[in-house]
Amino acid sequence: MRFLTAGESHGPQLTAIIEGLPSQLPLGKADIDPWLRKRQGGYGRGRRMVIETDEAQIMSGVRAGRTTGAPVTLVIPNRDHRNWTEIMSPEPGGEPRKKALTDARPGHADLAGGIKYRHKDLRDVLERASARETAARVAVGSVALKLLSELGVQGANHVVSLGGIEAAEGFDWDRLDAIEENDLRTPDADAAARMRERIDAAKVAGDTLGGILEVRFRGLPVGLGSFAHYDRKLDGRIAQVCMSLQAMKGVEIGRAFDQARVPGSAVHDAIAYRDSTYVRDTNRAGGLEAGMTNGEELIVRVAMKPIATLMTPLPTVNVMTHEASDAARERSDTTAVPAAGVILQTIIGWVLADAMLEKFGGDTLPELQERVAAARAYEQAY
Ligand SMILES: Cc1cc2nc3c(=O)[nH]c(=O)nc-3n(C[C@H](O)[C@H](O)[C@H](O)COP(=O)(O)O)c2cc1C
Ligand SMILES: C=C(O[C@@H]1CC(C(=O)O)=C[C@@H](OP(=O)(O)O)[C@H]1O)C(=O)O
Repeated sequence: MRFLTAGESHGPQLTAIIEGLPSQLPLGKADIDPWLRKRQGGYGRGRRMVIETDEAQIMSGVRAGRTTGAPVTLVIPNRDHRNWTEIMSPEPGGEPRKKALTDARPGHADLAGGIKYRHKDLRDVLERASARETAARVAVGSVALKLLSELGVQGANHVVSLGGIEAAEGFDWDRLDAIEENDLRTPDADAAARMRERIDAAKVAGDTLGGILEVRFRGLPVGLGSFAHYDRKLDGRIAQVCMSLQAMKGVEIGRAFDQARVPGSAVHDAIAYRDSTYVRDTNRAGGLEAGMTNGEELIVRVAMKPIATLMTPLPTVNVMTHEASDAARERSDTTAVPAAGVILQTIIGWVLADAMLEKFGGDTLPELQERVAAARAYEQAY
């Protein structure tokens, strides 16, 4: 499978085309829109999320509630575009345009992107670098999650740390509701309250916050990905999509950074054979060994940097005058850590769905389901 997205933050719409989905996958807006809504949520987001009510229009590849095997096109309109029609117009003229950005913001694409593509109005960089693009990736990823659910795979995401406040350990698949009910996406209500206070304080100070997200998947068959070649290794492929998400600066499988500090005997998961099946009493590897799923739960943690646009701005340089100035202040989130978990789950879901199709193939969902069932039977008999 492959996909492309296009669209600017304040342009008319975001567009995604997915190619290679099997036919006969039940699919409708009800599988996509709840993920778009979740991505908009979370305490600490800015006013843009009040303007947008993201919804996907399915423009191709689905008929009567099922994929046909043709490319699936998804469109998400930008409601805010109506306030930006002249600023974003593709027609020439009107320069310098309103909202031109020339005070490069540290931590953004502005300066390197301006030099690379030879723009002096850094809005030409900002508009596509913006995490608005993630709405398209979430729409695509939600389709992947639907495919995974038809194959018996379930995912979850939660916030483990925000602004330096740690949530209590103890993820529980039976308590997913507690994550959804909470606008910090952590089941630890006490930590959520303290995170909220810290976000409020950061906002008052004109500052921003980052955090750490965890994404889990269970029900994955053994052997997705491969040890045989670098670009087939699933850990590498997962890390790539995580790192490609705006503001993500670190990825670990399991607790890699803690494990790097202790001996191997405290890290690797012993193998046993009980009740006619292979078992591990621990899952410190986070479900991946040598670039392949090993049948245990997949556990990925990702570090998100604090939002780069600061209302109390850092010093910068104006790219027109070369004079010292304050970084531009765009409308902005104080934190987007809870939203990032939603995005990470969907985009990791894409990698897993793609790996499923690669291993099992099939033009149709029923063929894929039969082959996954056969592989699970082989796992049991091995
Ligand atoms: C859901 C989400 C929302 C974001 N919102 C903002 C924002 O409002 N303001 C901002 O400066 N950065 C925001 N970012 C992060 C920037 O897009 C990102 O830091 C920037 O494009 C530079 O890329 P890099 O951090 O990956 O190097 C957001 C990121 C995500 C994932
Ligand atoms: C639009 C979204 O996030 C945006 C991501 C973003 C950035 O710099 O990445 C900056 C802000 O853009 P704006 O100035 O239009 O408010 C966020 O709101 C979104 O998540 O849908």
